[in-house]
Amino acid sequence: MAGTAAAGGRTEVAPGAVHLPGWLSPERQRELVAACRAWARGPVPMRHTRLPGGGTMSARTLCLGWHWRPYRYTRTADDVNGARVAELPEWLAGLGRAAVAEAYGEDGGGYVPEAPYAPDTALVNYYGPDARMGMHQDREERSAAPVVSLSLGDSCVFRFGNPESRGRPWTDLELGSGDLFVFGGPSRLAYHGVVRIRPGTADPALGLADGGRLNITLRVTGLTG
Ligand SMILES: O=C(O)CCC(=O)C(=O)O
Ligand SMILES: [Fe+2]
Repeated sequence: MAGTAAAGGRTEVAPGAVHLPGWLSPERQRELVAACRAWARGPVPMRHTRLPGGGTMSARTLCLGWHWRPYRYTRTADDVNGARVAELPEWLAGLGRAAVAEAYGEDGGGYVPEAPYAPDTALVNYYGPDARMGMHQDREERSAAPVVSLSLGDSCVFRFGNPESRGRPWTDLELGSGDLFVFGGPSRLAYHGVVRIRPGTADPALGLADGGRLNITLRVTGLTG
């Protein structure tokens, strides 16, 4: 996929969990920020997701392909405005395929059960300076295919743990703008979260007028309909 640049090496944080710093070129990052801005206009706006306990998430989220809310996927955003979410564009699915190939090798390293990797949903999270995300598993998907995470804007401290519990062992790492993080295989159900944002670390040229951090995760839901 054109526009990607392996700038900063590759670290395997846990088995099947790979961090590639600076994977997205600055131009590709700007394109993704512009795309997020367009998606945020609708048909379903970006919103603070309501949690079953009555609270709301501090990050704001929008979905493509399938709408996620705690704790299931639907085609329509029934907890927002009832509209059907926008399609996941093929170019974004293609970027996900390139990401998996880069992280694991062309054959998916045994971590992609249904090759080629074909994500059918994207969750876009926007974090203001005080937003964070508690330790959780991504487990509403019925596929064991990896999750692809792309970060834009402000850096954050990302905590990547283990599949057994929210507790230690975990690794804290910095996810900066353009970084790719892929987790699959034995790490597919590892707990993870965003501990803190580092406000003001984004390059202003990225086009995030009010700063903040964007994260796009691509997933295979394993759902039909
Ligand atoms: O913002 C991130 O880096 C992680 C987002 C995440 O874990 C999620 O959307 O499930
Ligand atoms: Fe997650």
